Amino acid sequence: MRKIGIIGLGHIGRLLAHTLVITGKADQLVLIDQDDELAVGLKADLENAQTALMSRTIIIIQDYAALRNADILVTAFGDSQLLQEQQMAELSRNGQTIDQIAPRVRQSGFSGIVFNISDPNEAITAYLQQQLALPPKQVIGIGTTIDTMRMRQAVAKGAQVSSQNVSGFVYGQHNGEKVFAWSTVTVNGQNLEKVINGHHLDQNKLRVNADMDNWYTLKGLGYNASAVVTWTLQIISVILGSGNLTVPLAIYQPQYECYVSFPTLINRHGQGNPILLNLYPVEEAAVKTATSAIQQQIAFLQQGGKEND
Ligand SMILES: NC(=O)c1ccc[n+]([C@@H]2O[C@H](COP(=O)([O-])OP(=O)(O)OC[C@H]3O[C@@H](n4cnc5c(N)ncnc54)[C@H](O)[C@@H]3O)[C@@H](O)[C@H]2O)c1
Repeated sequence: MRKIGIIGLGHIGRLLAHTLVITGKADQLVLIDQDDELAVGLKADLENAQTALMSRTIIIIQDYAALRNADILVTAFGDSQLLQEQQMAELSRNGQTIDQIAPRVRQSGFSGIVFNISDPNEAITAYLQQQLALPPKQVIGIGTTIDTMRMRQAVAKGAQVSSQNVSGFVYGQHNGEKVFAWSTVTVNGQNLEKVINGHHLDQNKLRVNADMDNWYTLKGLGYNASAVVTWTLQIISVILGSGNLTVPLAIYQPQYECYVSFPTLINRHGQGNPILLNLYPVEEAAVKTATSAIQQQIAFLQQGGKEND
């Protein structure tokens, strides 16, 4: 039986629940939100949707105890409107949510894999791991996955190829100290110093173009969800299956003794080995800077996560 929990049923949580139901990826879904009416409404809507499906997903709501034998718990709580005010505005809020929910998740006996989407992603993933007292390999965050895919897309558009031909990673911090590791980026195996498909690609322009997609999405929709949910679905499929995948997730990286976004293998046990690539010294230094910023956020959460008046 494949059982998945989701805490936080906003834009991300409910699109993910819908997608899991219509793809038949879960036998049971445990849906939890601070808003009871939202959870009741979503359950009814998802059950109605199943009248058009051959697959069946049992929907359980507002029941932390039901997480006991779940394979995966996706955390997508927060208040994404705060992002419009200030990039790190959710830190304090989401830290306090962890203080509320972690004892209930622990009490359920949940021992599966936590996949965190809530922001600021690396610090919130680290704080979740500490408060849930699960092994770091079982608590991972989406990290710079979407930033990486936007970067690959910007490179692909510049080189007029499809993004599947581009590899490479954004490291560091999803919101904040993003590290575009150009040393890792290749198009069909060629690095960006070469003329690719007749195009000389300017890294500064690529970076701006990669960030523009996020800007357009937030300006037009007020939130972003489709890319996050689609990649979350991919990652869930890997965890429930027998393959593996390399993605830049928020993971505990022993080299930095901290959570940071870093390319890693994932498999059914959660995080596999980090992928250690030879970064340029300037990129290494930027990852260290990102790590310091994340460490400061974690320290803030550990001290109660409240702003001084
Ligand atoms: N890392 C990424 O790539 C990425 C992308 C998009 C969004 N996000 C983050 O994901 C999170 C969710 O985004 P969203 O757009 O769905 O937000 P949203 O504001 O639409 O929804 C958040 C939901 O969390 C619920 N919630 C808040 N506190 C709770 C608590 N204590 N217990 C249970 N439920 C609680 C709210 O009631 C709400 O339904 C946010 O932190 C957002 O910034 C991350």
